[in-house]
Amino acid sequence: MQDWYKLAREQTDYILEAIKEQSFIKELMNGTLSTEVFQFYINQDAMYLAEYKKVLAAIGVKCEYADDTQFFLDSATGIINVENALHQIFLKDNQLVHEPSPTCELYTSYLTRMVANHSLEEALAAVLPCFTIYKEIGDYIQANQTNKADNPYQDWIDTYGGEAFAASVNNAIAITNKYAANAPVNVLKRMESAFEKASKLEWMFWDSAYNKEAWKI
Ligand SMILES: Cc1ncc(CO)c(N)n1
Repeated sequence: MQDWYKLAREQTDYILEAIKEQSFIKELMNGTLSTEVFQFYINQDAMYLAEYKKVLAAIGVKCEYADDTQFFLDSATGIINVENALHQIFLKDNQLVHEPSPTCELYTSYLTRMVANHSLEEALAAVLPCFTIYKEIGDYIQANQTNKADNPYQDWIDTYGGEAFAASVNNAIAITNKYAANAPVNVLKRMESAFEKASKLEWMFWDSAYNKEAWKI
């Protein structure tokens, strides 16, 4: 499989299209998303990223090539900087909650399970949508918005639509493709499922933020 990502991207196009239709994304783009919803999102995302960076570090440790290990460890530490910057802009300490929502818990637990109990190939496929979907949505918003000068969420948009993130996303795709190139068919199938599952979880994460998802009990 030479360009595994191309296939995975095509198979999950319906999810990306659905994300573009989400109220969260539409209102983020036109700047009307309520501060309360965005704060809920950033707060949950802080808890998500705290686990996600550990997942990236664990993947880095499992990689065979030094450059790939370096990339994932750099990405893990890079997240700490992004977190601090975005949270300083958007999150006030006194508004922090410390309990992950059901969807946040589901997503971080899923990724942690993939890296702990499954093959490196599957774990790579499971984390890839975190890179590619944010990149696509960042680019999509930048290309379609008409309010760059006065969108209150522009810093967030530019974090994921920017050049630095693009380089990182391309690297993550290239590494995943490299492992896929040597993987047998059964592993490729598992990778496709993991990529699709994680893509759905990205949709769910924005949906859960928009609805300020709570535990049922
Ligand atoms: C839920 C989620 N997925 C991906 C990213 C991008 O790193 C993020 N900040 N949050």
